[in-house]
Amino acid sequence: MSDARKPSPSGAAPYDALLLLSFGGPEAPEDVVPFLENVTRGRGIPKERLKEVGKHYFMFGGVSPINEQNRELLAALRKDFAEHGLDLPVYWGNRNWAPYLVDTLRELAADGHRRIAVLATSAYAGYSGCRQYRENLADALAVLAEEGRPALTVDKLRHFYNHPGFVEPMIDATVTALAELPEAVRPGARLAFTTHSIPDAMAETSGAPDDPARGTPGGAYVAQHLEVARLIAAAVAERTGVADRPWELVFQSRSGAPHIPWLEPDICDHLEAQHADGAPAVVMVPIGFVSDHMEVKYDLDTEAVAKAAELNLPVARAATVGADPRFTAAVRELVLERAATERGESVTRCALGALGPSHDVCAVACCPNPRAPRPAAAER
Ligand SMILES: CC1=C(CCC(=O)O)c2cc3nc(cc4[nH]c(cc5[nH]c(cc1n2)c(C)c5CCC(=O)O)c(CCC(=O)O)c4C)C(CCC(=O)O)=C3C
Ligand SMILES: [Fe+2]
Repeated sequence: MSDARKPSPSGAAPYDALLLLSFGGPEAPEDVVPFLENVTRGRGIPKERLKEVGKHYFMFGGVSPINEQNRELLAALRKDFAEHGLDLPVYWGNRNWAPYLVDTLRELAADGHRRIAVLATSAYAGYSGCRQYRENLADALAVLAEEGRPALTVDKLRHFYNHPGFVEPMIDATVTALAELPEAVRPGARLAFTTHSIPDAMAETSGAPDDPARGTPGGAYVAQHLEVARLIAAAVAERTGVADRPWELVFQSRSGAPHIPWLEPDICDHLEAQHADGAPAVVMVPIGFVSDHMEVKYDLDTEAVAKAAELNLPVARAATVGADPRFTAAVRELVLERAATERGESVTRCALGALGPSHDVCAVACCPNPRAPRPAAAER
């Protein structure tokens, strides 16, 4: 156990552990309904939509790939840390399914850890991808306090959307996906960068209060995705020698009531429009997700691929980052960077593009809860 006041030789002080915090998903048919209830409690998702989403999970035997992918990431992080002399235990907890966040925090406390760095498996700003994770941390910490357990401090690592360890594997993946297309359509193939649709209102308020994109259509959520899309498109242009390949940011997995505006266009509508516009092929690049979980396996690989087949439009899908060694190295760098910052040392904060590295600590007014304000951890 490390002493929080004494810089550890590994450079992780003041941190005692890293918590990998993810969404969670069902692992058996009988998990599906309770999982969906956990996710949608108090969120006004239409019953019809829930039935539909349940079907997606049942199509895959009631098993979401997300937990297995997190187990792989966990193993890869432990290996990376060990290989680089970073003596920091890595734990894993989920917001919506076992291993539940609250159980992992109990375990961290029981193991004697007190100050925890948190990596959320969500790269961008926004209520769903940031504050909601921090609200769930606050809820779980409150349970521990009620149980009279030792107090933990949790520090969420900054958004990593523009970190080279996140972007570079996606550049390779896009080039690889292009190569999967028939040669004749490759040079004219267009790129569709996809991410989770969210309500327009949630997008607009996403980001820090002083973020220049905040309050503009799409807010920081869209601005950050556009930045990643631009970075990938530019690198792919260089790698393939096709300078003017059209690309667009599009959305998927919409779940709200039809009368509430969510970010558009939807990937399937986009494929139709591209087909009508004479596009010879489309590569779908799921920049909004860190692994090939259900949103990728169903909404892209099943639904969008079926739409493309109906249109006779060749498509390929780029892999997500998953446990790529460049990503695990980025996580290590983010931990070390934040640890040094917390010790008052100056650090280099790696980021590609023009937006710069994201803030370490979210403001109380960051990415507000669209329903009602609730306590959230890791903010000031
Ligand atoms: C921005 C964003 C991310 C990316 C950031 C991140 O990764 O966190 C994300 C990830 C994920 N979303 C997931 C699953 C679901 N999301 C839902 C519903 C919603 N998502 C939203 C947003 C996001 N979601 C929103 C605004 C809603 C509406 C309800 C609400 O306001 O909360 C629903 C309800 C049913 C439905 O889809 O309608 C489910 C089942 C899974 C697990 C997949 C698996 O099992 O493999 C993952 C990784
Ligand atoms: Fe979601």
